[in-house]
Amino acid sequence: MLSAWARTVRGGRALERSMSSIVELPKIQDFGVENEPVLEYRQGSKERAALVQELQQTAAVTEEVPIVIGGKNIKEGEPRYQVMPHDHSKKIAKFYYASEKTIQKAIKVSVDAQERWDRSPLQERVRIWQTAAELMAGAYRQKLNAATMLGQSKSVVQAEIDSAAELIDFFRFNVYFLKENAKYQPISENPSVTRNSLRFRGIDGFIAAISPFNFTAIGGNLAYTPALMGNGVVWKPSDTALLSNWRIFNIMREAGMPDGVVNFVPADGPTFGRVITTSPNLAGINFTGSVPTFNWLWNEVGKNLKHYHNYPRLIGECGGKNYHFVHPSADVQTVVNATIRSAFEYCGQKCSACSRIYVPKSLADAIKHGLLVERAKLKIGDPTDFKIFSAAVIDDKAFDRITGYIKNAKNNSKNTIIGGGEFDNSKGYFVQPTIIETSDPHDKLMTEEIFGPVLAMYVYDDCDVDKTMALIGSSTKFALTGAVFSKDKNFLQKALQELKMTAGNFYLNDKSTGSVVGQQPFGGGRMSGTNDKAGGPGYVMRWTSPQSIKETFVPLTDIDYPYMRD
Ligand SMILES: NC(=O)c1ccc[n+]([C@@H]2O[C@H](COP(=O)([O-])OP(=O)(O)OC[C@H]3O[C@@H](n4cnc5c(N)ncnc54)[C@H](O)[C@@H]3O)[C@@H](O)[C@H]2O)c1
Ligand SMILES: N[C@@H](CCC=O)C(=O)O
Repeated sequence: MLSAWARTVRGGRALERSMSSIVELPKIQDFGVENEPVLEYRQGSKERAALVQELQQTAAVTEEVPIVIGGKNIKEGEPRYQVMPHDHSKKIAKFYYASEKTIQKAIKVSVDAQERWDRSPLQERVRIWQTAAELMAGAYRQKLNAATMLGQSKSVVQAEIDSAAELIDFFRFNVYFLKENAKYQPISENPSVTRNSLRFRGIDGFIAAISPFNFTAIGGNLAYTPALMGNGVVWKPSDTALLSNWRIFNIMREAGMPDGVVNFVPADGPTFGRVITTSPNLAGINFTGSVPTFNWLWNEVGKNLKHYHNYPRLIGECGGKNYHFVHPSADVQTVVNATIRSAFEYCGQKCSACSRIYVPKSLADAIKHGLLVERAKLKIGDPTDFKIFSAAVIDDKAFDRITGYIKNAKNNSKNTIIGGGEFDNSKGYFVQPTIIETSDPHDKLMTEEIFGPVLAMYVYDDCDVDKTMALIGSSTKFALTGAVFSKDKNFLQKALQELKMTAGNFYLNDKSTGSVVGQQPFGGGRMSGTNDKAGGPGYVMRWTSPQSIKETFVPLTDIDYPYMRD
C-alpha cells in the first residue's frame, strides 16, 4: 500500500478524504469573438454624419487634460498644448507634465491599488472590458476617431482602423485570450487526494506603460492589458496622442475601472524614464516606440537591477526598416498599389510602413511608372476633408528629421528623387509622398528608419535575385515587417526560408502594413523589439506571474518510504 506521502506525490486511490479544494478556478463566461467591422463612411451614411458633428465639436475647444492619480485630477507646472499637425496654430488639448514627485506618487498609488485589484474576480474585470468595448464601438466611437483625426492627423479610414476597430479588438480579444489561457489547468492524477491548479496573479509592483503617438489603439493596449491581468499601471501617453488617449482613459472609468489601478501621467519622457527605472517597485515596462528610447530604458534597468524586488519584464515593440521585395515574376499592379498604400498611408508613420523596395531591372520601368502615376493622384491635406489620402506628419521634430533625409538625398549623386520631394510647414507639417531611387543598397535611405512618407528604391539585376535578397537581412538590424511579391511558388518557398529572420510579420503578395488583432499577431525580432505579439494569445501571459497550487486532502501519516520497511 502506498503511504499517504507517496499518494500525494504520485496520486493513487484515496482511502480517506479530510478536506476539499479551497482554490476557485477562474469562472469566465464563454463567448465567441469577432473582429470589429470597419465602417465605410460613405456619403449620406449615419456614421459619417456622426463623425462630422464630432469633428466640429472637438475642433471648437481646447480640452483640458489633467494628470489623474488615484482618481484625483492634478494640474501642475506650465501648461502645454497638443496642436493639430495639419494646422499647428490650433490647440486641441491643454495638458501638464507630472513632476518627479508626482510620478513617484503615481507609482505608490499603483502599487497600493494592485493588491486590491488583483483580488477582484476575473469575471468582474472581464465585465469592465466588455462594457468598455461596447462603449468604444457605440457611444464613443466618433469621439475617439475625431480626437485621432485632429490630434494625430489621420484620414477617416486610418482613424477608423485604429481608434475604432483595433482598439475595440484589443479589448475584446485580450479577454478572449485570457479565457482561453485559463482553460489550461495542470494534471491532477487523483483529484480527491491532491488537486493541482494554476492561477494568474498580477506582478508584485507596478507596470509602466509608455505609448507612442502613431496608434491610439496601442496606447489602450499597453496600459490596459497589464491591468486586465491584475497589475497596477502608471501610463505615460505620448504628448502628440494625448487627447485620444485621454478619451480611452475616461471610457474605462465609465465602464467601471476603479480609481488608482491605471493612473494617467503625461510627463517629459526622460524624466518619467528616470523615475520609473529607479523605483524598487518596477515590475515591468510595456513600451512601444523607437529603438533609442527602448535601448535607453533597458540600460537604465540594467544599471538599477540590484534595487528591484522583481526582475522587471521588459516588453518593447520598436522601429523597422520594412521592405517590399519584388521578384521578376511579380504582378506589377499589385506591387504598385500595395507599395503606395504601405509606404504612404498615414504618411509612412506606421511602424510597419514599407520604406525600401527592391525591384528587378526587368520590371523597373513598369513599377516606377505605376508608382509615379499613382503617387501623383494622392491628395494630401486636412484630414477632415474626406477626399484626402493622407495629412501632415506628427510634429516639427518629425518634419525636420524626414525633410533632412530628403535634403540629403538632393545633395547625393547616388540618389535621385523621382517623385515628390516637396515639403512645407507654414500651416501644417506637410511632406509630399517621396520616392527616391538609390544606386547604393547600403545608403542610409535603405537602412535607417525614416518614419515618414519617403520610399527608397533599389533596382537590381534580375540575375542577382539571391544576392539582393541576402541584403535584406544583412544591411539593417531591424526585422519588423516585410513583403515578397512573386507568382513563382518555388521562389516563395525559398523566400520563406531565406528571409525567415528578417520580419516578425511576413507577407506574401500583400503589403507590409495592416495587421489585424487576432489575425496577424504583431511584432518584430532583432532590434525591432521583443516580439511579444500584440493581438495574439501569448500577450496577456506576459502580464501575469502565475502561481501553481497543490492542495492535499489526506493526512500525512508517515515519513518513511515503503522500501525502508522491507
Ligand atoms: N513595433 C511596433 O509595434 C511599433 C508600433 C508603433 C510604433 N512603433 C515605433 O515607434 C516609433 C514612433 O513612435 P514615437 O515617435 O512616439 O517613439 P518615441 O520613442 O519617441 O516615444 C515613445 C514614447 O516614449 C516616451 N519617451 C521618450 N523618451 C523617453 C525616455 N527616456 N524614457 C521614457 N519614455 C520616453 C515618449 O514620450 C513616448 O511616450 C517608431 O520608431 C515606430 O516604428 C513601433
Ligand atoms: N499594426 C499596424 C502597425 C502598428 C505600428 O505602428 C500594422 O500592421 O500596420
